[in-house]
Amino acid sequence: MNSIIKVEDVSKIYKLYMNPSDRLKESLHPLKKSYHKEFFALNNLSFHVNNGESVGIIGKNGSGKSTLLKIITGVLSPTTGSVHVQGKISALLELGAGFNPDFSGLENIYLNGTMMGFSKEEMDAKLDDIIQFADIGDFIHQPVRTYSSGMFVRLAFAVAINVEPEILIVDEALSVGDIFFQAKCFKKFTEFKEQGKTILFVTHDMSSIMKYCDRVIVINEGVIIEEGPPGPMIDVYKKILVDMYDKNEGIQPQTLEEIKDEHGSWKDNLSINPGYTEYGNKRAEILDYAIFDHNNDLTNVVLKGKEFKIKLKIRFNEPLRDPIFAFSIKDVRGTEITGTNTMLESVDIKEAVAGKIIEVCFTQTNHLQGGDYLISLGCTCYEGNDFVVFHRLYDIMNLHVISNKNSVGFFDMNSKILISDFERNG
Ligand SMILES: Nc1ncnc2c1ncn2[C@@H]1O[C@H](COP(=O)(O)OP(=O)(O)OP(=O)(O)O)[C@@H](O)[C@H]1O
Repeated sequence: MNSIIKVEDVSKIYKLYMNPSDRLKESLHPLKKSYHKEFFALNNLSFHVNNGESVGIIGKNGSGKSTLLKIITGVLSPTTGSVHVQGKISALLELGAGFNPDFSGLENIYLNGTMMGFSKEEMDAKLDDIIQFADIGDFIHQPVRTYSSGMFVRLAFAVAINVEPEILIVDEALSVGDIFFQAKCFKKFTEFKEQGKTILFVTHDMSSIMKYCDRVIVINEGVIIEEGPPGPMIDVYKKILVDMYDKNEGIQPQTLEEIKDEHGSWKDNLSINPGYTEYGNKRAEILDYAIFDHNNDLTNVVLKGKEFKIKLKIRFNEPLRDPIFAFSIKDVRGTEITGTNTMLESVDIKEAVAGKIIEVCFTQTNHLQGGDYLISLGCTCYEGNDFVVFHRLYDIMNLHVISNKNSVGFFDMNSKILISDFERNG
């Protein structure tokens, strides 16, 4: 395969000064005393991207993804190492990069064109397509400093894709656009892929990674951790997010028992909503909780169409009759999407003696659409006509659903479609 991007032993070192004056002291010191600490934003990275590949770069905030893209596009230079690119790059980096805020949208289109080596006549020919794609109306004649972030990204993407690049580099920016614009951009991604162009993109949206990437590079603390197909690489990323990635272990799944032994409680290894609500008389208490994906990995991220588990560990602080255990799932706007409890499911809790700890496991197939949700947990009961809340944790954990096919609405009914010829009788 023909490598179109070659990154060889690239490091980027920033000098960090404790005080702004230290920089001056250092430059004036007669014996060249050092007043800074070195910080490796990238540490000896090497990889190749082949012609026609779509490669995703994923990693936590601050792992070095944007720095890497900036070095590939030539916006930043590496401290050591080299980058070779064959072909014209069009890049969508930080919002507004490459735009002059005082120029109108129209003027910026020509400015960008000139920077990419196009003549005025060549840009004249592309202008209609760019304006049509950006679809920002009369704002095209206004200075771009008056633009919303969505308008910025519309114009920037419209320019980036209409200058016939061989390599398209996109850093997260698309998440700013509205849903229709995002759909339009992803349609372009698909067209680009079909035309055999090379795409390199950074995103925190794992559904796009699943859908558009042939290969994924996982970066952590400036180092490439793993690279490979999207599915296993997303598993690596999920582990990094909860500090459970072990270099030596690679992407082997851990068993539940191992997780408990090595990492203490489940909840310590999940991302928990700091703004959750808790109440109840704690006659029964939720001690621990977790989500496990189809591989039995402890995680906040699950795949659409796969089975996953919600687990609760509960201690009875006094003898109780017929306690009910429940979970519910809301979308980020607070709409309750689904949920159930042991009473609705006719599950009997045999013994609720004081001091006993039980584990409740809800297993289900995930039909939710891709996106973010919040899980609430509860332990309640009916005492006569009174509804008693022992312990409730509202919106405690986030559930991120990864999907490579979304349908319309809250969930997917997995419709089967049959198309056949219609034959009229008689
Ligand atoms: N000019 C700079 N001076 C010092 N440190 C910097 C500078 N630019 C970036 N860094 C540091 O380099 C590291 C990598 O930053 P980078 O923006 O590449 O991360 P990222 O993976 O793109 O993060 P995010 O997902 O939040 O966009 C971070 O720790 C950041 O603070």
